[in-house]
Amino acid sequence: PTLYDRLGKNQGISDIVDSMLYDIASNEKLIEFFIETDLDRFRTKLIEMLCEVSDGPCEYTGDSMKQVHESMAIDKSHFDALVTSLVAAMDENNVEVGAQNDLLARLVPYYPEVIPSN
Ligand code: HEM
Repeated sequence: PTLYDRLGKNQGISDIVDSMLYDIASNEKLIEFFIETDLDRFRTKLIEMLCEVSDGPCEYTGDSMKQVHESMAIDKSHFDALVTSLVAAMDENNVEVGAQNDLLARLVPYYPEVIPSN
């Protein structure tokens, strides 16, 4: 099975993203970044990206990670907070730990694009 299958396909990934959105809304460290965000768009684009990155049948149609995040002054603590939120969302949706770790490993390469390097 692909990682996409192990995450529960489109339904599983949508559920993970919805759990994350709930968590972000009540997370003091993260909410400030999303105050002006179109959450419908964010939800759709993040589902697409997680589907593509896990070898699912999707193509990401959003903006480049660098473009989207570079003006936000995101630091390591914000990145870690989002990862914590993602792990909690995967736990909540009964994703096995192996699949959780595989997804996290595939997101690591985005780190330099999301954190401004100066
Ligand atoms: C691996 C790490 C990350 C990935 C894969 C990721 C992915 C994405 C994606 C796919 C979008 C939608 C882009 C679009 O609308 O075209 C987005 C937007 C956004 N991301 Fe991230 N992100 C990451 C890290 C972070 C972090 C650490 C923060 C802040 C704590 C953050 C804050 C945001 C915000 C606020 C938006 C919405 C921007 C807007 O309002 O237009 N992201 N991200």
